[in-house]
Amino acid sequence: MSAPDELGQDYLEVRDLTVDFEGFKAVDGVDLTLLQGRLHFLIGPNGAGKTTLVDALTGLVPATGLARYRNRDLLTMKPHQIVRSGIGRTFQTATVFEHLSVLQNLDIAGGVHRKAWRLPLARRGTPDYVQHALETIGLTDLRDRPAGVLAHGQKQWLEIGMLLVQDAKVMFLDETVAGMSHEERDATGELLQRIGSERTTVVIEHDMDFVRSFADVVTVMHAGKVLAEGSLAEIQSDARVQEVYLGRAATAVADTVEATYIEEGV
Ligand SMILES: Nc1ncnc2c1ncn2[C@@H]1O[C@H](COP(=O)(O)OP(=O)(O)OP(=O)(O)O)[C@@H](O)[C@H]1O
Repeated sequence: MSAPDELGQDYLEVRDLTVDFEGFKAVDGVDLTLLQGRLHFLIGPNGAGKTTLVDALTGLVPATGLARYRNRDLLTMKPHQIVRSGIGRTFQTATVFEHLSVLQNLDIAGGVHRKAWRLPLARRGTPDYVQHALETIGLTDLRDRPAGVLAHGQKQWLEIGMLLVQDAKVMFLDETVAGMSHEERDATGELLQRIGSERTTVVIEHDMDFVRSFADVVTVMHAGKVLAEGSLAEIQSDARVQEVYLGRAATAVADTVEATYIEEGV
């Protein structure tokens, strides 16, 4: 297989990534190659290390190993440098400014790439890239409403819009569809497919219906390590994955395994 850059694709290469919390390895020697244009899903039981992995790649916790993006190692960079290099993320809890309008939230997020003296210029009108983001996330009609009145799903879409105006080329989304209705969840998946062709998208997710509908590649983490990677069908048939999830009656991935197998295993 050709190297990712020979294909003209953007990618993030993670090698031997380790996060050590005073002797406890929350992330333990993780290798990942994340390619532009694919929806990567990161799944695994609670405590598997998914969020810590993303924390490490966005500069929020120190890590060892390598995270190469456009010939720079993210692990050597500060969080604001990582954002400016095109890496963006959302958090499990929406982090929009509730008292500011949708438009103001986007304007502030877009300020990441503007010099301080140019910030006031944005108030003279809606910049094209903000308008475009509003349309993409479907919130044009709500642009002047305070973000606090948005429905749960709409807040998550606003957060995705904030990544768009930051021009994030790599997007990490942490449990974006948690608490969404079926309609919101499907709309979110379709949004990610639309914007994902030009980006590298990694979604941490427990909602297996969502994974089943939209994942191109699934990585299963367990105890800080990558347990398996592949299509959902490949993951489902992996004996180690079944072993980790079976017996955890309430966990999400159990329902990805054939029903008969679940009945026998639990
Ligand atoms: N700052 C920290 N110091 C010590 N241990 C931590 C710290 N942050 C996370 N951990 C531990 O690291 C492990 C991985 O946690 P993490 O939140 O990354 O898991 P996760 O896979 O994202 O789980 P969930 O699906 O519940 O969000 C857990 O055992 C957690 O308690």
